[in-house]
Amino acid sequence: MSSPLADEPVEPAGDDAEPLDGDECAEYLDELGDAWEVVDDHHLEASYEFPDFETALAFTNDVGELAEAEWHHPDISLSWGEVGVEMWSHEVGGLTEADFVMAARMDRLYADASE
Ligand SMILES: C[C@H](O)[C@H](O)[C@H]1CNC2=NC(N)=NC(=O)C2=N1
Repeated sequence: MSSPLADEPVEPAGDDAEPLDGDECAEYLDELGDAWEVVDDHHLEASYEFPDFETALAFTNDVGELAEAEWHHPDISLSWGEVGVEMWSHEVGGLTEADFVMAARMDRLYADASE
């Protein structure tokens, strides 16, 4: 079951937005799957596992399409059987709600790919 957070819009933070603090990050993190962790209260990191390279590549492409559609982009690493993701709001210099919504959308993509 993916998080209702995935149904939220991915909204760019305002020009004067401040990054989320540790407590706010912890609250949002509770709504994400086990793949995710908050690092240094600055960015999200996840590792998704796959049976082979082909399925990992397909997920990578799905995440890329999501990022382009929402204009909010992760760093993605692709290996045999694994996709690593790092996510933060570059223009804010830390985490915003948009990052957690994107992470929840990736959890939903992963759940769909694992069916
Ligand atoms: C230049 C471009 O509009 C910016 O880089 C956009 C696009 N993608 C982005 N992705 C992320 N993760 N953070 C941003 O601040 C961001 N801003």
